[in-house]
Parts: sequence; structure tokens; C-alpha cells
Amino acid sequence: MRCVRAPPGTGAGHRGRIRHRVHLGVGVEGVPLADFCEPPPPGGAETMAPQGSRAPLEFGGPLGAAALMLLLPATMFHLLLVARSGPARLLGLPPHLPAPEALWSPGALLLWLTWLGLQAAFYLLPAHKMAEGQELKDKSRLRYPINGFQALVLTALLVGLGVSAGLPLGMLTEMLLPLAWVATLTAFIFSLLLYLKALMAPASALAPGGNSGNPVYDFFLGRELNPRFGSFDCKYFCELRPGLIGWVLINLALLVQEAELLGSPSLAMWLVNGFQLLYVGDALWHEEAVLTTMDITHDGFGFMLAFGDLAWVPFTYSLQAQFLLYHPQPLELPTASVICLVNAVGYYIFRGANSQKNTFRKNPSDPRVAGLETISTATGKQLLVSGWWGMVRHPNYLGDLIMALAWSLPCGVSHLLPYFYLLYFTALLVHREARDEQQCLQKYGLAWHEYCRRVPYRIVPYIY
Ligand SMILES: NC(=O)C1=CN([C@@H]2O[C@H](COP(=O)(O)OP(=O)(O)OC[C@H]3O[C@@H](n4cnc5c(N)ncnc54)[C@H](OP(=O)(O)O)[C@@H]3O)[C@@H](O)[C@H]2O)C=CC1
Ligand SMILES: CC(C)CCC[C@@H](C)[C@H]1CC=C2C3=C(CC[C@@]21C)[C@@]1(C)CC[C@H](O)C[C@@H]1CC3
Repeated sequence: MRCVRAPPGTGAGHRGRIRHRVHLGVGVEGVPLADFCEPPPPGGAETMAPQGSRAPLEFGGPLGAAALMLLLPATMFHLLLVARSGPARLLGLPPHLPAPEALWSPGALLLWLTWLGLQAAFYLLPAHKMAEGQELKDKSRLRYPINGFQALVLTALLVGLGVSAGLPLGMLTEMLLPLAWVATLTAFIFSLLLYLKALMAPASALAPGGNSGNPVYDFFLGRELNPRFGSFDCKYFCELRPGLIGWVLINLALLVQEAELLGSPSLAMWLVNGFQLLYVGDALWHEEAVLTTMDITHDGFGFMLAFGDLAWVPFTYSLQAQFLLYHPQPLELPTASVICLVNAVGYYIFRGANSQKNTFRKNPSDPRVAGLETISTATGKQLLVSGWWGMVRHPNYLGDLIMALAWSLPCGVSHLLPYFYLLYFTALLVHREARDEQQCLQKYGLAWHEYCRRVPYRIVPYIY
């Protein structure tokens, strides 16, 4: 990287800030390295990163993408089948493969399309706030409705009305297989349409990674960054609405079904439902924060996210509740209290870290974050180096993982199956953390190196 001194008044200088500013190691003649590094060219850091066919391939390239496209749906169906089997062995074969008619049901298709339509209608309702996304390559910013929490409340009201009018919500648990099947088909068809749409999109609309030229890889990762039909943003809609709200609705149906079978829901089922509802409610309450995640700012919308959002999240994230319906677990109050404490600690770290960063990114002078130590970077942005973000480089992942543990503990320790989410999520976050580090290194260069020196652990203090 060529290094020059940033002229006074540019982003790299940050004169006049009342902040404990940290200098980035020492460059030539004792001038801090941060003040030397050339800011990225107009268009932002994205323009510095290799794009299109020059971008390094992720996920094992086309072969890895093809394998994942088979492996992910296969894993989801394996989990759905094993959860209802007697032995519930994560690593064993399911006792029987479903007959084709157990997978296909026109009723499930109708229900699924109605669900997508309902959530799309809620998305299109007037929003109390419109948020702006990150700056795009062409310097424009997209606008997004902030009404996800409203969609959750409206769904709850509608389901509540339905149940009081006699809707057999518990029956949903018997449709999970055909629903998962139509969700997977929808994800395939949707990704294909998005891929074709992206062939006509201008270069400026393409995602940095998903336009390698290899159709399998690009189909998996997604070619277009923010595919839209008018003002309807497909990726933003799918990331938070049908899948996340569907997840808690499936959980609720499992709770209702358990109550019908046992007379009342078990304490373990209450805990799993409560914890995961808190998580989903929190995500929708802080909906705006999703606009800065790599899924929205970096990844295209292809099979990975379409399948992940529409099928993987509702049908595998509800695994603990599925397991509990078929394998009820006794849970004493003292154990339940300890599990609640674990979830509370996880949530405290997760929310504290996410809110601290979001507040800082919105307004670094906000009194809640103004006293924190920072490192200046050549882009003009700063990196927090104390508070949550001074403990490890991804404190929010740590909190998320602790919560994942709390969601499995109510299922006891007799089976590995309910711990699948914790295992998968650890792998996902380790991989995601590595991808984020790579992107931050491209964005912040030397300043990121300095951050890594100051905060050496990635997710778990003193361990990783
Ligand atoms: N349940 C699930 O399946 C999943 C949950 N999640 C959760 O979603 C949330 C969002 O995660 P994710 O999108 O991965 O990314 P993060 O919220 O962790 O954001 C990473 C970004 O934060 C900024 N940043 C990093 N370090 C600092 C610092 N020291 N000071 C200030 N800014 C910093 C950088 O962006 P910049 O500098 O450009 O602002 C970086 O790219 C997390 O809580 C995660 O646990 C994520 C994936 C899946
Ligand atoms: C199918 C593959 C294994 C990968 C799928 C990944 C997706 C399931 C996740 C990618 C990023 C996600 C985020 C969330 C849910 C899971 C997916 C879609 C959240 C919405 C969960 C709640 C948090 O508060 C915010 C998360 C943002 C990222």
C-alpha cells in the first residue's frame, strides 16, 4: 500500500475529537501509520477489493458450491426425519426414508405461498420509518422499510385470532416435511429467476463475489447484490421475515401440539420457545442493523441465502422444539433457572456488543460510546478498541454462541441431536468471522492489523 500523510481536515486526521485516540504503531519519522495510509479511491473500499472474475472464490469454489447445494437440503431433511425418530441419532441414518407422498402435498404448497404472500403484504404496509442502506458502487443508497417488528405483531394477532376461531395450529407439525420440501423448491426456483434477472443487471448492481463467470458458483452465491422488483427488496425481505417469523410460528405449533398430547406444554418447551422468540423479536426490533451485515452489503442473493432464509432457518432452527415434541425431557426449576441465566448472559453480551457498535457507527459522539478508545483508519471510519469490542474482535458472536448453548440445554444431555444448532453455528460463525476479517483487512489495512494486535482473540477470550 502506498502511504502518504493525510492532509489536515480529511477523515484520517480527526482533529478536535474528544476521544482517547490511539495511534497505529509508528511509521516513518515517528508519524502514526494511520495518518500515512492512503485513503481508498472514490467509490469506497469496495473498489479496492478484487471484483468479479478476479475475486478469490469462497466456499471451495464451484465444486464446494455444488456440494453445499446438495448437502444443505439433505442435512435439513435428515434432521427433520431423525428428530421424530425414536433413537434421534444425529449421526445415524434416519429409520426410514419418507414416501414421495409424505413430501408432496398441495395443501402445504398453498399454505407456504399464502405465508409468503402474507409476509410480502406486511412488508408493503406503510412503515413508520424508512432507513438508508450503505453507499453502493454507483454512490446511490437504497431505502428500506423498517416494519419487521410490526409484521411479527400482525402475524401474532392473526394467528391468535385464527386459534381462537378454532384453527388447529398443532396440525402444522404434521406438515413440516412437505412444507420444508416446498420451501426448498421455492428457494431453487427463486434463485434461478434471480440468476436470470442478474444476467440483465448492470455491472454496478453485481455483488463483489458472485460474478465469477462460473454459473454453478454464481448461482450459489448470487450475482446481483440487491435484486429488487420496484421498491420490493428480495434479499432484505427474505433475510428477516418469512424465515425468522416462520421459525417462531413452527415453535409455537410444536408447543401447542405438545400441550394437546401431554395436557400442558413442558417447561423445556416453554424455555426453548421463550428464548428463540426473544432472539427473533430482537432481530426484528433492531431490523435496521441488518443493513450493515455482510449478507446485505457484500453477498449476492443466490441459492445460499434464499435457501438459508426460506428453508434452513425455519426448519432447522426449530430443531430443539421438534426434538422436545417427540422426546419430552423432564426439567426441574433450579436447572431451568440456571439455563435462563446462561441465556440472559448470552443475550446481554450479544445485545450489548451489537448496540455498542451500531450506536458508534451511527454517531461516534453519542455519550454512550464517546468515552471509548478507538483506532483511526485511513477510510475516515474508526474502530472501537475498548468496551465490548476491546474484549474480543467479535463479542456479538460470543453472546450468540452462549445463547445457542442455552437453547439446547433444556433438551437434556442424553442426545447429541439438539446440540446440532450449536455445532453448526460454531462452524458458521468461525467461517463468517474469517470472511469478515478478510473484508476488514481490505477496508482498513494497517489499522486492522493494529486492531488485531491490540485485541488478539477473535471470539472467545484467551481461547480463540
Ligand atoms: N443466528 C444466525 O444464524 C446468525 C446470526 N448472526 C448474528 O448477526 C449479528 C451480525 O453479525 P455479522 O453481520 O456477521 O457482523 P458484525 O455485526 O459482527 O459486523 C462486522 C462488522 O463490524 C465492523 N467492526 C468490526 N470490528 C469493529 C470495531 N472494533 N469497531 C467498530 N466496528 C467494527 C466492521 O464493519 P464496518 O467497519 O464497515 O462497520 C465489520 O465488518 C451478530 O450478532 C451475529 O452473531 C450472524 C449470522 C448468522
Ligand atoms: C444455509 C447456509 C448454511 C447458510 C445460511 C446462512 C443464513 C441462515 C444466515 C446468514 C446470516 C443470517 C443472519 C441471521 C439469520 C441467519 C442468516 C440468514 C440473523 C437475521 C439472525 C438474527 C440476528 O439478530 C441478525 C442475523 C443477521 C444475519
